[in-house]
Amino acid sequence: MNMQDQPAGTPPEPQGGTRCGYVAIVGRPNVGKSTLLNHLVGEKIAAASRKAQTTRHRIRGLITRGPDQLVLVDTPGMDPDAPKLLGKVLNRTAEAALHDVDAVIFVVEADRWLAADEAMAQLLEDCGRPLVLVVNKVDRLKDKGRLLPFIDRLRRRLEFSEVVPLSALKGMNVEPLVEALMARLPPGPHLFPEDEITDRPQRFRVAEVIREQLLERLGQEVPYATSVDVERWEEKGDVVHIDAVIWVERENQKAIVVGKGGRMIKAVGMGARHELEALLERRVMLRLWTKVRESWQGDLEGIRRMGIDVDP
Ligand SMILES: Nc1nc2c(ncn2[C@@H]2O[C@H](COP(=O)(O)OP(=O)(O)OP(=O)(O)O)[C@@H](O)[C@H]2O)c(=O)[nH]1
Repeated sequence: MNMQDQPAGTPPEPQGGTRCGYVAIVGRPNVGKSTLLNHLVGEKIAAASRKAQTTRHRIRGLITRGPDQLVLVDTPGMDPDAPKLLGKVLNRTAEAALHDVDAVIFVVEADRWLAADEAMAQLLEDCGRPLVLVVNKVDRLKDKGRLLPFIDRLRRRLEFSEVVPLSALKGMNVEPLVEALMARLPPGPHLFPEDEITDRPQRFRVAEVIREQLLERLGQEVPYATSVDVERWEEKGDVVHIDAVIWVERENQKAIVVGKGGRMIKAVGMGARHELEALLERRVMLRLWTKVRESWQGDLEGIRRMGIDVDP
């Protein structure tokens, strides 16, 4: 059938009985969105760390099972008080991610409801999408009796099509979430080949591994002003040679990243290489540099140059 034969307003026919849909993962910083995405997809594709605001990209993870394909969209943490332009861009990206999806996973922490969760709830009130509530970190809950009253409270606040308490970190009760999401997929052709887990190039995943190492080792010392670019990727025999630049905003941050006698950057490099060899299933030669690019967080062009999605 060509376009002219198709009556206006007719939804597309399901193709070969397959189903496919987009699901956004939203929630305030640090609730465990990246950890959940990684667990769902089974490989590390988004930086997960103890620090807030580590996610800057709209990352898609894929789960394909037989006729069903779920396209997961990770969103940056919502931070209403983000002082700089980068924070605003992150919030806008999160809002934009709510449109054009078939369902939204709202991640909260068990028995912990902060002002930022409430801000997120307000945003979700009018999103008009089926909402699946994920109550994460149940492993941390000492008094399990508090879980049901907490869920009841949230049910009074928003309408959920499904509520799934789980632990993304321990992988507890994640399967019922996948099943609930799969059951809601609309008919349609698959958007990605079934053996793919993300549409982001491997270089991006490598940069995320390096950035995660940095965030883990540096604690609060270098705030989210760090960014990583993979500048060289060369495969020689069974070894991958990777050169990457760690961008910071100021000279004093560079000194912190390099560390005394280069100790910090060496430790970051070793930790990252270890993870990358597991990820790429090959030997990795990794060289890291630190460079200063001043105040890039304050300028939209700079943010785009760093490869971060900026919606027009
Ligand atoms: N105990 C426990 N910790 C968890 C669980 N899920 C995530 N965490 C931890 O919570 C912290 C934040 O996790 P992330 O996955 O980076 O959180 P996020 O929501 O993606 O954070 P942003 O990128 O800042 O929005 C990390 O230290 C995780 O290890 C869980 O189920 N149980």
